[in-house]
Amino acid sequence: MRAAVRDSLADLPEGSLVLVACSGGPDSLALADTTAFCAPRMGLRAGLVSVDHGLQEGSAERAAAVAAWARGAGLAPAEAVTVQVGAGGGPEGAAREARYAALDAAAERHRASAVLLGHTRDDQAETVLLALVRGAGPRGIAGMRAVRGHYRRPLLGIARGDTHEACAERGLKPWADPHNEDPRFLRSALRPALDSLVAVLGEDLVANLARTAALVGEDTDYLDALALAALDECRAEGGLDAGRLGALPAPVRTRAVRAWLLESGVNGAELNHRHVTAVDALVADWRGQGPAFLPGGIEVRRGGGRLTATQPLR
Ligand SMILES: Nc1ncnc2c1ncn2[C@@H]1O[C@H](COP(=O)(O)OP(=O)(O)OP(=O)(O)O)[C@@H](O)[C@H]1O
Repeated sequence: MRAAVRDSLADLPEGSLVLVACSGGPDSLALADTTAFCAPRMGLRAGLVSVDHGLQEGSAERAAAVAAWARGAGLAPAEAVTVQVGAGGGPEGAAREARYAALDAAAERHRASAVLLGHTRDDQAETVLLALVRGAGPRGIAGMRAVRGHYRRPLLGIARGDTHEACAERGLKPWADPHNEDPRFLRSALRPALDSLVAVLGEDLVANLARTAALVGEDTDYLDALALAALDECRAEGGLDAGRLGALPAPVRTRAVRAWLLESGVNGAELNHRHVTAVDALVADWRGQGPAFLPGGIEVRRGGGRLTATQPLR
């Protein structure tokens, strides 16, 4: 695990601060402990943030206890942050949104160069299976990225069993999140199914699913880069040249459309396959149809050989 953490932080300039996002669960606790060991030996500073979502009994005390442990382990800053979880997007989604907003704010407040998350190889395998179950495209099957913006996932190649073992070896007492066992959450319901598959297909399954994610991730990153370059070639007065866009191969075209929609102000969390397909139909299946309706009241229409995005005044 130390090697994985060291590799993940190797490119950071000396003196940089990394913040571990720690729930107190076994994965992020093992990550925090390992980072507390590795960072100073690499000339880096390491801190910790534990987010209290205020949704479970005792969550404030737990976040405070994690921060107190971290101070004892030499992590600084080490703080518990309480967030207000909104109502939108389901309880899990709303908690995630509030958590990332708090982590972003903490990173900015402390001028941290990276925020470390404790996702493991098993989390990645579950993410890939969940993507397959919902019929996702390559971006979904690529799973979680080792690096995304200032977020890093040093344990993405590490088995969950290893983090539990590391905690036991170091005498750390991780918190067991009851949500992880709650079958109302799809991911939790999937865990026993993945265990059954491993029993039938062998231990390699988890590593293989994680490898699929990495391979698909490389391909999809490449296609995304091609699409961005193609998008620039398609720009026309106030919009996109529909003819040029239509001449692109579908995997590049739909990615270019998606990138353009994000650029045009559509919220990425709300943008789904159906929206992209509706806009793509204006290019690839043009029959004089009316506008495509996007989240946030944004409309995309085709006219005069161009695609334009409008946001009606409200
Ligand atoms: N309340 C929280 N405060 C700070 N970071 C969090 C919190 N909850 C989750 N995280 C971060 O997000 C990662 C993924 O969280 P999630 O709950 O999906 O995973 P998990 O497998 O239960 O991880 P863990 O064993 O660390 O709780 C965690 O490893 C941690 O880095």
